[in-house]
Amino acid sequence: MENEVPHTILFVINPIAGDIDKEALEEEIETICREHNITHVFYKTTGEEDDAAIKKLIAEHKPEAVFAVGGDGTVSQVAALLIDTSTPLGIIPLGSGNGLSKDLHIPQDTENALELIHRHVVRNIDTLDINGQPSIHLSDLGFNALVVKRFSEGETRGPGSYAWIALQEYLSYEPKFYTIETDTERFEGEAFMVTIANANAFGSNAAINPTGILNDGRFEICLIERFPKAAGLGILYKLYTDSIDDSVYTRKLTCRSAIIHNAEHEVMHIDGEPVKLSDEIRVKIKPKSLKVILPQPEAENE
Ligand SMILES: Nc1ncnc2c1ncn2[C@@H]1O[C@H](COP(=O)(O)OP(=O)(O)OP(=O)(O)O)[C@@H](O)[C@H]1O
Repeated sequence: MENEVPHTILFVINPIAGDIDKEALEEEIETICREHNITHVFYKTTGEEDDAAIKKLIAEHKPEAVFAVGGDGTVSQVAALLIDTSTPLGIIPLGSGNGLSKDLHIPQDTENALELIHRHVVRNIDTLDINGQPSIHLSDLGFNALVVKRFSEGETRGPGSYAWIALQEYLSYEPKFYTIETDTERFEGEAFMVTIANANAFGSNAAINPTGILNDGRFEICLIERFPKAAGLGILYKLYTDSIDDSVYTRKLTCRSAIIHNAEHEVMHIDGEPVKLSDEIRVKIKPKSLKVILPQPEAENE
């Protein structure tokens, strides 16, 4: 069934995300809101102290939905402010990766995504608490986290430079030692990459957790264990064909809580943002703690 159209929507727009004309986009949003009697509030991120400004606007205008208009960074930032509230998160994807929006089956085409403003359903998804920080999508320790860190320190953006950094790091990367205790099992050993997965695929479309479900009250710790360098291409192929679980070098721990002992102080990112945490990483699921705006299922679309 279709959800009611919100009366007031806050749009958090990242002016530097994506390569489309933001003025034209704002006009389109205004037109849609006018047609559907929606009061709209725009906030343009600055990259500095945006959280406080967004919180203030939410308190002031009490929007019935907040749309993140930007890439993964903007989406995570807005999502973190809406966890454990009754206000749903909408996404108009503009970035280069847009991982969470793809896992939520949100149209990647702006015109179609804008339709969500007035035609959508609201659903609850799980989020994760990682040492007190929220994670909605995918967080890693190990190889990918190192690439994310180098990428975020670099000047250039886009999938090409990410792939180039990945290739350079791959040649010299050595797996690290981890001890992982979940509410159901224990792992001790070396891993090339440890992904704490609430969702399925990175923005690059590499599906590290193809069978993960965003509202099942569980998360997965996906391990790629030590493998011969020559097996790298095969693993990459499996990541891009939804078949990584078939690899002999992977292992998956499904759980509700976990403690990861990061004895070698390996780098980490949460939803694409490099972070420094203590060497004891405590993860727990927060079932159905975030409301999200999604396209109506096919059968419900006239
Ligand atoms: N006005 C601004 N000027 C400079 N940086 C900004 C501004 N607003 C937000 N940012 C920065 O933009 C980053 C988030 O970008 P976002 O993820 O939305 O887009 P993207 O990088 O193009 O997308 P993706 O992550 O999908 O590649 C954050 O680091 C944030 O601090």
